[in-house]
Amino acid sequence: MSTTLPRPSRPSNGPPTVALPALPVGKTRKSTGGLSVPVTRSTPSTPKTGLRTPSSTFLPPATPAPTAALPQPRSVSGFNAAGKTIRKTVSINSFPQPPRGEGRVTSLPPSPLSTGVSSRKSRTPTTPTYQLSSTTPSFLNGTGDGKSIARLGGARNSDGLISVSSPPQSRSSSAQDSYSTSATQYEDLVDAAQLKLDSSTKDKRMSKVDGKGNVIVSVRVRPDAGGNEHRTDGEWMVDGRKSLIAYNGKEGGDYFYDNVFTTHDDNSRVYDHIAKRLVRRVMEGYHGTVFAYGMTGTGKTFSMQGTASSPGVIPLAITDIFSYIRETPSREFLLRVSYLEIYNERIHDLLSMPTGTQLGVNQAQEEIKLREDSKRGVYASPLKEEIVQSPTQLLRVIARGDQARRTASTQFNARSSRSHAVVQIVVESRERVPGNPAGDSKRQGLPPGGVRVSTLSLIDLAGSEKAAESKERRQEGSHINKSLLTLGTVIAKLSETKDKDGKPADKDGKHLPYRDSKLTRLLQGALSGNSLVSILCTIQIGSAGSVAGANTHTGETINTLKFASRAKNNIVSHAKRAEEALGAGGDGGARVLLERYRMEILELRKELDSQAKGNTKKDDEVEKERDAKVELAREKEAHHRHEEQMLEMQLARTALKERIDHLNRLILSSKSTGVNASGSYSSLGMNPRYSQSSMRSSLATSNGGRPILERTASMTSTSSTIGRKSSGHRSSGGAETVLIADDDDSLGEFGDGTASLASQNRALQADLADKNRYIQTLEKRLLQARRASSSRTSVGLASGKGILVGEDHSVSALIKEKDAEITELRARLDDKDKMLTALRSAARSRDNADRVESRMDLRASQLVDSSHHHGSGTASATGSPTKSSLARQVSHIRKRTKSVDEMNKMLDEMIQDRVQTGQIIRGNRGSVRVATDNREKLSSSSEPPIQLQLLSKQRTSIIGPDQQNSVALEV
Ligand SMILES: Nc1ncnc2c1ncn2[C@@H]1O[C@H](COP(=O)(O)OP(=O)(O)OP(=O)(O)O)[C@@H](O)[C@H]1O
Repeated sequence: MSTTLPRPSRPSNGPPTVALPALPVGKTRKSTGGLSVPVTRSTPSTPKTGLRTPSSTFLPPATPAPTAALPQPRSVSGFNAAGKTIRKTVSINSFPQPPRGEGRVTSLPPSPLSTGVSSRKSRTPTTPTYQLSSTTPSFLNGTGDGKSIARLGGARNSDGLISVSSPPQSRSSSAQDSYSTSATQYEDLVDAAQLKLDSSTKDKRMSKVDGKGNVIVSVRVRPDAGGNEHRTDGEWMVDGRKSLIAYNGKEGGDYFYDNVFTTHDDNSRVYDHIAKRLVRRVMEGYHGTVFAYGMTGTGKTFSMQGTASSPGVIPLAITDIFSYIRETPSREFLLRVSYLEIYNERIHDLLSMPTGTQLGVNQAQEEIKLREDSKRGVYASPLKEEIVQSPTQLLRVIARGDQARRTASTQFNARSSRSHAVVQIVVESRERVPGNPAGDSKRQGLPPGGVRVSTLSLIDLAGSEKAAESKERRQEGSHINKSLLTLGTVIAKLSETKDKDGKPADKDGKHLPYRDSKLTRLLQGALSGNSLVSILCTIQIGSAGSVAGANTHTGETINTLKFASRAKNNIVSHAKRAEEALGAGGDGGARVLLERYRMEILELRKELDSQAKGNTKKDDEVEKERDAKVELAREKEAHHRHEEQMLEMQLARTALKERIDHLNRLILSSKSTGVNASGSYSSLGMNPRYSQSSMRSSLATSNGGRPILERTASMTSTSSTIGRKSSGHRSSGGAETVLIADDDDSLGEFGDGTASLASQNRALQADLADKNRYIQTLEKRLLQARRASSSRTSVGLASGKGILVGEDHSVSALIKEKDAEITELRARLDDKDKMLTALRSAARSRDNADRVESRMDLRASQLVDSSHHHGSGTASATGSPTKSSLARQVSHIRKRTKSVDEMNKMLDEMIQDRVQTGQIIRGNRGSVRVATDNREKLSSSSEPPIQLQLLSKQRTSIIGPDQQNSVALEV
């Protein structure tokens, strides 16, 4: 047997896809028991002259032209006269494609499967004389949803599912140009006039259906290998149009079938007439069985599988299955396929076996048993089922099974199938309408209605064989023959009789021997009426080159024809559309994958949704967490910035506070110095008043207010800048007393000169140290501020948020301000240093002057005392030249002191002038410094700074210019 898998190909104007027409019921010929007795042949035309043919021109040419008289040539694909599409060409290669609705495609690309179909179709007659058969209803228009109509006007139901009842046996008796098989004729028996039949009429009619229309029996004649088919012994006549095979010899007679295919009919035509509509019905929910029966080598496998150039029933059925799916968008389908063989009465799973298994090599495989289920009927288990999604995939699966099938060479077939092979395609389908509001919770989201499960069984039986050479062949043959015999027996005994249990029984009420063979057991459902059945019997009418061969063939052929007749007459099908299964149980349960998968999909979707929700929640949480982190970081950064700002402010405040404290301390010191009776001195330059007195007060110490200088009455004027050492002797002049009283506010005017200077020195040094500390503090804080600023700037840069320009400006402004302040302080310090130096120098000069003065006083007093001591007469008499000279000296000194006061006054005035002219600046702390503008001028000019001038003048005024050198020397 050839296992070549035909390439998927379909004619461009392939078989019609309209509803399967009603299968023809048995002809009106009589059946004589189990044997189909040929009807009386009225016109055996050419008896005993070889194969009889209706006429020499009876057999149609290979590609006959369409008859012009045909009103609706079947070769015309596309739209019929009524404008309805009637045919659609399908190619395996075209799968999968989106559904195209009900319309028929007329311009599909040519397919390799199209070979010969065109010619075949063109010669299909559509004799308009066919009428609706009211007596031979068919299942396909009875229990199905087809409409029982006859072709009167050529109209066709728009849904394409119209089928008509089986034609009467008295269909066109004209042999001329009559090449139609019964099925072919029905295809065109679609008549709008019959649409008048209302459904009730149809139902009544269909209630009488005997179910025979659900069984199609066809006979195919294989061409003789020797090419001498036309010159057989003349006992045979094959009339394809009449579906007649007439044998003129012994046990001769006319055999009518639903279809008779001559040697010229190809596989496509055979498929169209024996299986096409059955396949469609299977897709609609009916069980269907097609099997090929016949002697070995007569073309069973050729018909079922075909070749690459001429695909057989199986590949064409697969094509149509997917075509139907494509054209039915309202339903969803699931296909699963199994492939088994019955070899020597054992069942083997061809999809579980390794490919290339040789005959006789037993593969270890779990024994497959036949089981029976109320819903599934008889089925093999365990059996591998593969889910297929495309025709190519399905063909591949079947090809794999073919490879595993046992074949061997026999007398009549070099590659003979030694087993019965059963391809089962299970079709699950369900409405695609979404939503199920009233459904139970478990089925929420599932479409309404259940899953429809139907099975298409495509069976290639092993060939019966009379003679076998080898023991192995004989053993195989005996099993094959036994099973075929049982099949024949069962079919022969089939009747509508039921036993007491309601099971099919023979006419005598006995059980049918289904269990006598695995084959009949497996076919039980189909044979007992649950399935649409199409039987293709293959014969070969030829001598095969030898008389013995011819005799063998004749005997086998007659046996086959008798088998076919029995099948036609006895098998009654009451096939019904499979119930739609819901939930668990039988076919409606675990085996209904569509339901199971849908449920699983729903479950998974729910899971996915919940996961997605969970993920969304998690995402939200993560996002919130991230936001919180970002916010926290921002807050931290802001906090950090705030802290820095606070620190800076704190620094600034601290600096200011210190400064304020310092100023306050100074002010208090100054005031306390001014009001303090103890006459304590403050440091220089802190008195806001820069008058002469302020100059004096600026000399106040800052050492805790401890009285450094004892204020005493002084002989010098109150305007003395620096408190000079009191002579320790109180002056006795009233004016001096006033002066002293007035000088309460003045600073140490008459304090101890030496102590005063030392105190001043200490005060100045303390002040200097104070300033230095202050400067250090400021510098430290400035450094800190700079660091903070730079770190913040770098943070700002690192975080990519830009440089904080505004803050930098403020910081730089602050820095500048601090710098300016430092500069100012330094300048002030410089001034003070200089003043200190000047004061020291002045102090030394004054000390010298004091010493000189005290010496002179001493001398003067000594002189006065001595003059008094020597007698007044002497002194007065002589006029005492010494006394008078001393008096002159004292008066001279006093004059000089007076002139110093005047100088001081002048100096004050001068300073005041300078302040007014802006040459010097009087600071807040009472200091005096040269204006910045003038500083350069001053430094560049030869004129000494004002303070130096002042001190220089003071010194000059105190000791006189002429004594400077000597004073300096004394120091
Ligand atoms: N109608 C036909 N046209 C052309 N060749 C055919 C036809 N029928 C059969 N053959 C050829 O005859 C040979 C035998 O056919 P096939 O193997 O199909 O017979 P079979 O009935 O399956 O035999 P077996 O029962 O032994 O398996 C094959 O080479 C096949 O190509």
